[in-house]
Amino acid sequence: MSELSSSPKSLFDKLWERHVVVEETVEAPAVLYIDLHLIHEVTSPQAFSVLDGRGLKVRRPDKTFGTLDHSTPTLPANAKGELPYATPEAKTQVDTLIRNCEKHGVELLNMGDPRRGIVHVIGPELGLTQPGKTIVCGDSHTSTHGAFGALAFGIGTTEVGHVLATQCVLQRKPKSIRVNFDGALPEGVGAKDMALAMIAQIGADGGQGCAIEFAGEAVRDLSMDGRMTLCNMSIEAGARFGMVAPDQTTFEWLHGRDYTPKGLAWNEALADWMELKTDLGASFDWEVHVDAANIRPMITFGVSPDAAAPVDDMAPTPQTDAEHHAADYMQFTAGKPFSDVAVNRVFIGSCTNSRLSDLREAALVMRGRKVKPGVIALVVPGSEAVKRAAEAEKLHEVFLAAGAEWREPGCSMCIAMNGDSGKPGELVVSTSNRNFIGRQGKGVRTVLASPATAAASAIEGHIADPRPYLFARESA
Ligand SMILES: CC(C)[C@H](C(=O)O)[C@@H](O)C(=O)O
Ligand code: SF4
Repeated sequence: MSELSSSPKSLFDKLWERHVVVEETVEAPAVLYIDLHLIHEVTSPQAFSVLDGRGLKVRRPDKTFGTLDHSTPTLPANAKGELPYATPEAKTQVDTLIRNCEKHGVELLNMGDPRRGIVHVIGPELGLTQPGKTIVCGDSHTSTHGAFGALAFGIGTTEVGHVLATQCVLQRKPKSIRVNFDGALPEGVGAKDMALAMIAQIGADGGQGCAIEFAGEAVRDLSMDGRMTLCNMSIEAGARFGMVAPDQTTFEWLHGRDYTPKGLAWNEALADWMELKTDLGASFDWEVHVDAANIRPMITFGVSPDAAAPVDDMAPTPQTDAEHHAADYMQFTAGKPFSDVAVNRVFIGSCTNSRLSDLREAALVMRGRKVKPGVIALVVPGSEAVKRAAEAEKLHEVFLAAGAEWREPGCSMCIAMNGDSGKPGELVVSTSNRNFIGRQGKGVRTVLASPATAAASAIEGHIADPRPYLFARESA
């Protein structure tokens, strides 16, 4: 194999080379073959219309997979079995994807399907996401799947059409960055804190359209859930791809899932996947080092994910016009501890932090405690499977006893397209990935945090450090 004989290559180089159908030239991008195309109701309707308008078929329905997540209600159906859609448009989006998938023979996780969930949760969960695959979706956080050593990236609606029609996409090879998390994470600090610390360090455009490989002791020590959280948030550093080389943690996690190879084919796949790592001496356009051993639980205080700081710090003094504007919007007073900031709502969910381990983390903090009166806390599992697993462990009882709401799976308040939103002026501590103005509702002030920090903030009614809760539980 050329991989063995030629110069050292990065994981990214290997993934890229395996999928190039036509090489990139000065005039034209490379043509990349796509192994898995995930679709959801928001970015697919227009692409299907173009396809239909030209009388084209979906080229590989067997490599295309749909789910419903963004516009779906998180409250259950009424007595007549009707789902409480927020708007007629939301229902139309859902109905359109159902129709398009039926027409083109694409498998869809419809409402009521026990496997349905957020696109970036169900792909891995079903084992559709695998090391070495090229995975695209008309969704920016497709980088999440890179946690498995896949080449996964978000594409636009036009490209969704291209992939439906040709199973290929045009791409220029981006520059590469290796982000090394040095040292082991301190107790009470997790993947979300790593992501926010990295983004604070390199900036919301520090990744500049690049492919990031995450490496180092703290990354190797992460669970698959943690790696997904990290790769998910590569996008918030401006990158398009985030990835972690697959290892034993990856293989064990994938083994036996619905769509992973079985028997002899599994062994063959494993042998191949083990090749998917960066060779010693491979070069990157940039190398970044993050001091993992000194990361503290993180929150954001501005309207861009790089405006992040340790939760036990105080609001910084704005310097630039943009920072002044952000500070005015967020109503954070410079020099005041973040723990002075009152919280109205808490959202635990999204493709960043809605997996079982995230819910366990939040439940660890909430168990036997009450959400501060007046605070609304929403816990939204990432998928039906996560919901079932959490209920099997009675985590929902912990949330309900604390006074939080336990909802049906979906994107929910991450983007508020389904009607789950905050009210103007409210401060929401959210485990999602974007704190953009108005994303969680008009005038809503979003503070990004880990599930533990969000849960602690729900209990205390102000931004709170989760460590006392976590340490108390661990030593109990
Ligand atoms: C709706 C969709 C296109 C969008 C995205 O691409 O990321 C959404 O998922 C988001 O998180 O903002
Ligand atoms: S959970 Fe949020 S970030 Fe993830 S796909 Fe849905 S809207 Fe996008």
